[in-house]
Amino acid sequence: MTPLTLPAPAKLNLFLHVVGRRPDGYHALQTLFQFLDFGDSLNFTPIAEPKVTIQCSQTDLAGPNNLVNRAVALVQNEFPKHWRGLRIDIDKRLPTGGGLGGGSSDAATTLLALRHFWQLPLSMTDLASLGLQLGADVPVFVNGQAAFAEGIGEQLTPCQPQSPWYLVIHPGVSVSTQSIFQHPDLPRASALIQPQHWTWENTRNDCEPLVRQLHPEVANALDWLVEYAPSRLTGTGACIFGRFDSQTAATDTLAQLPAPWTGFVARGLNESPVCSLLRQASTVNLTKQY
Ligand SMILES: C[C@](O)(CO)[C@H](O)COP(=O)(O)OP(=O)(O)OC[C@H]1O[C@@H](n2ccc(N)nc2=O)[C@H](O)[C@@H]1O
Ligand SMILES: Nc1ncnc2c1ncn2[C@@H]1O[C@H](COP(=O)(O)OP(=O)(O)OP(=O)(O)O)[C@@H](O)[C@H]1O
Repeated sequence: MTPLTLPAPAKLNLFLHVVGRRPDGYHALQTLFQFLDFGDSLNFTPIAEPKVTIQCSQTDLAGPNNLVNRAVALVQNEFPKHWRGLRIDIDKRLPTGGGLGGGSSDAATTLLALRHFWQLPLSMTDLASLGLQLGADVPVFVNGQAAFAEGIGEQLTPCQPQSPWYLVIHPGVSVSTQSIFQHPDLPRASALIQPQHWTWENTRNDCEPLVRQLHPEVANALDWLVEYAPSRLTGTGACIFGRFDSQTAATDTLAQLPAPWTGFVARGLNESPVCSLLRQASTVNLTKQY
């Protein structure tokens, strides 16, 4: 098989409601996932030696704890006779602890690529379940469709939200998802909503008040961005996003971004580019094989 370079797109949580807490400590959520046409990039090259080597452009993420390494180990363990020599190069662009799901997306792109290269006898549903072992955000990236999510984020109902332009700002701090979900002040009792009834106005990110309080830089960035566009925290932060009607409006606002914040402009996508690229590349039709 020929080498493949595949994207690992970012996600936004267009809203995030915490509706309960399970006995195992995980939180029951209602959230709306949409992808961005911006993210990390992974190159997969088949090699003759029977080993998998993984390089990461961000050296502090290299090693066995990288979710890409963990995805490979999981598959090697589940399918000891299927795996073959492979080199994986990860080009990180997404900030760590940014709420953009970078690590989860890298893991999902890896699972999809391993299924392709090693011809794993796994349906997409099985692959998403395998991904859930790596993190609550992995299944939506494996599934590859914008979705209303429930459970801990793995019960997915595909949907087609509008695809505006977004300005995503990184306020320069990293937020640990675990620290937010473990915090006593996180509200955990939002009322359930019907997916079809969601609007920007009747939803919010329940983590936002707490993240504002713990990370004043996030609060400052939100107060700045809301002057230009409807704005919100994604995931547990630290990134925030504003919705714009045009690329120009988003880019013009980015040009005024105060230092030291950084940002990028991206379009909302309702289909992950990984899935369409793999469909093109593959002799295996990923959606119809099973
Ligand atoms: C905040 C979101 O990004 C929203 O999409 C996700 O819920 C987080 O997904 P993730 O980073 O893949 O999360 P995991 O790696 O599974 O878990 C990270 C930490 O968040 C907590 N966690 C995660 C998801 C969830 N529904 N409830 C939780 O309480 C877990 O207990 C864990 O301590
Ligand atoms: N390939 C990877 N890219 C980024 N982080 C990774 C990766 N592998 C493991 N991690 C670890 O995962 C943690 C958070 O990763 P990530 O950047 O995906 O968080 P996030 O963007 O806040 O995601 P989420 O929205 O899912 O909470 C960090 O502690 C990081 O060390």
